[in-house]
Amino acid sequence: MDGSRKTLLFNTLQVRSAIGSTQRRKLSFKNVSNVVVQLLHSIKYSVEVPFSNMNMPPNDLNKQSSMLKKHKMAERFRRPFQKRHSSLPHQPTNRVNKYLAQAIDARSVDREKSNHVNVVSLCFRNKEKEQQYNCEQDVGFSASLAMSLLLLMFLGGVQAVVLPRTLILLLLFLTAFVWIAVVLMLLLAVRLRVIVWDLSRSFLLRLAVTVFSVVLIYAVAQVNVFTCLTESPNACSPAQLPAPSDVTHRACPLPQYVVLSCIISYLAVTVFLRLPILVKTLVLLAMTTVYVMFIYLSHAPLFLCYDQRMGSPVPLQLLSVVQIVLFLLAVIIHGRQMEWTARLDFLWQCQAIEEKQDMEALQHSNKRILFNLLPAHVATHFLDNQFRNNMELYHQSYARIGVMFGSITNFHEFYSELDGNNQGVECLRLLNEIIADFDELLDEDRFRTIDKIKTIGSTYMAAVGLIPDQKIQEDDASAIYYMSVLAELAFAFRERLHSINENSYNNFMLRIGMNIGPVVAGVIGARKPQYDIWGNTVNVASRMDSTGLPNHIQVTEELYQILSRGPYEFQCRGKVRVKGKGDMTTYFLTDRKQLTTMRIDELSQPQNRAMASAQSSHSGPPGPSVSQFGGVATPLALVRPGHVPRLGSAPPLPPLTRGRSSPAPEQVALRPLPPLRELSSDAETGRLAATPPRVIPRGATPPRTFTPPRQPDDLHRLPERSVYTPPWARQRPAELEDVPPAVPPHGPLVMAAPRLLHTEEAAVRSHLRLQRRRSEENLKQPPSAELYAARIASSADELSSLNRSPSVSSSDESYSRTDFSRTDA
Ligand SMILES: Nc1ncnc2c1ncn2[C@@H]1O[C@H](COP(=O)(O)OP(=O)(O)OP(=O)(O)O)[C@@H](O)[C@H]1O
Repeated sequence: MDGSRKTLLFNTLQVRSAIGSTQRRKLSFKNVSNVVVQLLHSIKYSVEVPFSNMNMPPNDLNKQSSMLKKHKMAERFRRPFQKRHSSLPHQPTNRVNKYLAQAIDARSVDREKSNHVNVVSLCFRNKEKEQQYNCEQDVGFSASLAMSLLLLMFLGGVQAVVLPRTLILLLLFLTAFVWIAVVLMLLLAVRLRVIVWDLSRSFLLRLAVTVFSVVLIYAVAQVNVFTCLTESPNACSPAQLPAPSDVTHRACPLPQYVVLSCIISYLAVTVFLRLPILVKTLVLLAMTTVYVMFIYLSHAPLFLCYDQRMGSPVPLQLLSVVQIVLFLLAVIIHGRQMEWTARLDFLWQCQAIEEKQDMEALQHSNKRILFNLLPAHVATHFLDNQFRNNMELYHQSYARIGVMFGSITNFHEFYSELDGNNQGVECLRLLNEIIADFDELLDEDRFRTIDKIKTIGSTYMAAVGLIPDQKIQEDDASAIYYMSVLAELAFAFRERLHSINENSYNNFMLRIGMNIGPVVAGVIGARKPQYDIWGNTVNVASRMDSTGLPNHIQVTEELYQILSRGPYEFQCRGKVRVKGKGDMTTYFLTDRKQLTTMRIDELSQPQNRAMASAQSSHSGPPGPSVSQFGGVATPLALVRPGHVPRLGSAPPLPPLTRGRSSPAPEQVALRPLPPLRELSSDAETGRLAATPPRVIPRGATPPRTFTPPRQPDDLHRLPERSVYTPPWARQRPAELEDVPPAVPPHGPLVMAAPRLLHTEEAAVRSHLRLQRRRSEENLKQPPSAELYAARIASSADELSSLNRSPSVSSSDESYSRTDFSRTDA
């Protein structure tokens, strides 16, 4: 469908905007329905609530709010003097009526006719549209044929009773009857799905069948003109009326019946409503011409004789022609009217389809925006209730939620507003890349229970357990599962940022704080509404972040109690002074626990045992086991192996006992779990993966020297990620070109990766630096073991410096999240 058609059709449909704007807008079903919706809103809602204005275009929103303000002000002054009905013109019903009247007026048939069709032929000016119209199925074709069959039978009856009964009449009648009946039966067979070939689908076939049927009916109607016995003029006097016994079956004593038969055959043309008016006119003109020629040339004596007998003042010949011509005109006018109606219907149908598609596309994009703005269940709430109950503030209390704040502590060092980086835009671009990468992680199936809440500057806030059917239940298994998901997200963030650092030669550090507890969630604001969570749990989670250390994940004691029963390793940090809370004992979540290093009592926990037995029953070649999340078995899989979590049915965990003595002579087959620490060597990965499961007697201490490979899946994925390189040389660009100083700006990583410092490589990279953008290029090299080792060493250094650093919370911390120029590390 071409764009110009819509313009052509609705150019004329200009009416004033729904809320009194002087701007003229196109009037369409969509606009009218929008107006009605707005008016309904204005009746129902007196206060503004989130998403009550979802259907309005932004322009209208501004206009409406200014209109409302003016109206309220005016009302305030006028109210005492006004009567109740003085605001009649502003009543919604009147406005609706006004717009409906305008819509009806604007849809003037005449105007649209001249715009879209040729006035003579009634064909669409647009050839494509004409073709579309012709190809459209004629749903009334069978009915038209049935009507023509009825007319034929009526004609046959008249002929048989009044006019000459001849063999040729009988033959013609039978031919016409059989023909129409057969076509009708074919159409019926298509309806009954006996045959699939539908002749009414083809325009040309339909045309041929119609014309042939009309011709046959006309022949039946006119055959009498040929077969009538013409009398001699002498025998036409009134005195010499033939005796009834002398009248043969070929006599035509009343020529009016011939005229009436002709008129009935015209009716056969009118019943075919979708026959193009051009064809119709041609057929009718041909029929009239033939008929007039017969009357005047061939059978004139018949009419003259009748005139003489009856003594008619006006010759019947002339009268018949006038009647026939008048009827011809009536049929043509009727045909044109019918055709124009059908074509207009077709136009409106096209318009409706187009507008429906537009509306669906708009609705789809609105939904997409809404679902990006809000968690899915909240967006669904607003979509479901937008016209019913959205007066209420949306809020939801949760007994247990896991909250995570993750800050890039040194982003402020990176951020600078220079001409070289487009006044900081390039820095923001990189931050956007990082946040987008974190968002991308949330798309993974294993993190589907986590909701992003927002970002505050370079801080990422997320929570687990907000989705109604995936809430954290009272039981420990549920809490362990969901908090493990959050912990895995923290690790994933860390790995992502590490990868970004490698590719952009930065040294961003991530500091994460996590907590668990009750929160209240809700949506606030009438404009740009925001979903957020509030409560002490959130405050403490934020404090866990702000009082934490770069490259560390700090958790509260409560969360430690939960997660330490899962496959994670912790280190107690000690007392941390937290503003508003006093001294809090906090823990660093340092790593994933490996099965080889797990105690027997941990292994005997139901979820871990299931994991172990699943591993031992693994009959294929030893290799990385595939978890329910589609990747290599992770501690998450270990927490809840084998099935999608239905938390109510989770097996209860044994009480939290950290004792090491449970010496049952049970043997557990183990496969080493991938820890957070990585090895980059594929060869080593393969070798270790090929190590058969070892059987360790219960109670024995597993060897700790063995370092299993990191998730090979992730290792292979990392290099495929896009490369992050600031497009300008941020620090000492000249030095980066030099041989020894071609050093990324982070100390430990540089020291651990001397092979990056070659001249050619540095030159190539400094060249690439000007070009690379997200997704433009993949890094083909896996991260080197040295880099990881350096990172771990750096973490260890930070950890050892822990006791030296005063950990006092500051309220300045929260400001530094949005003000990159401030230092918060
Ligand atoms: N919904 C939230 N979104 C983002 N940050 C939050 C949210 N709720 C609390 N915080 C953060 O948690 C921190 C602790 O909040 P709390 O109310 O305990 O102290 P505060 O005195 O208001 O904070 P500050 O002294 O840092 O301004 C604050 O820095 C605050 O920014």
